[in-house]
Amino acid sequence: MTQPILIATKNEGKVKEFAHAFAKLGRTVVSLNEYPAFPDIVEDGDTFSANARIKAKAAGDAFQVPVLADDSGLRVAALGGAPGVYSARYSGEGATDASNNAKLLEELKRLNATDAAEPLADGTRLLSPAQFVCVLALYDPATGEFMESEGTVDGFIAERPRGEGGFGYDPLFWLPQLSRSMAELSKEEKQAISHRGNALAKLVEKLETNE
Ligand SMILES: O=P(O)(O)OP(=O)(O)OP(=O)(O)OC[C@H]1O[C@@H](n2cnc3c(O)ncnc32)[C@H](O)[C@@H]1O
Ligand SMILES: [Mg+2]
Repeated sequence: MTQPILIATKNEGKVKEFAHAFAKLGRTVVSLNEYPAFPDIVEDGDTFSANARIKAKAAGDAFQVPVLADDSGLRVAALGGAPGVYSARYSGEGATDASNNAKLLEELKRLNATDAAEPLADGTRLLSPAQFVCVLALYDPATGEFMESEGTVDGFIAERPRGEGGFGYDPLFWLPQLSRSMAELSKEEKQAISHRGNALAKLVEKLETNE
């Protein structure tokens, strides 16, 4: 039987998305949540790429198996690209998805940010263009080599949350092309358009062409 793919994450939202994506390729995944004794990885890189590599290498060197890691975040135009690589700890120590979303709306309201785009049908205003970014790093401890890919998706930050799906900033991320928030998409729909889905498709293609 093929081994599960080890993903160097503690984020259950990511784990569910990877489990869904890899199931279609006939593979299962396992995350660091199955290894509670494994120490927290310090993500002190300046870029998504650096942090993805730090996570993949920490777990790969410890477990001596190839490891996939995901570093991702939200770039908001009206905030000069923040929170970017700091997306997970935007609202400080002990940040949660809820506190990060609250902080994002607070900051945009403090700046009186508003976008020229048409409000939604229910009157909800769009506050700023934004982009989700995901960098995937696959590390093989046997060779010390990394394979990397990046995916993005463009949208807007809406002034109030919508939808129950996804995780993180998804309820505030409006997709004008679908007229829905990221949290209103099924796993399948999110994978088809998301930063993570795009990055994964690129990585799989690279692996297949053995680049
Ligand atoms: O480092 P790991 O253990 O993988 O888990 P994490 O949640 O800390 O993940 P990151 O360091 O990559 O930080 C990503 C941040 O961006 C948010 N984020 C990433 N992908 C997202 C997505 O698909 N939808 C909504 N928010 C997302 C997420 O909620 C975090 O706040
Ligand atoms: Mg993290």
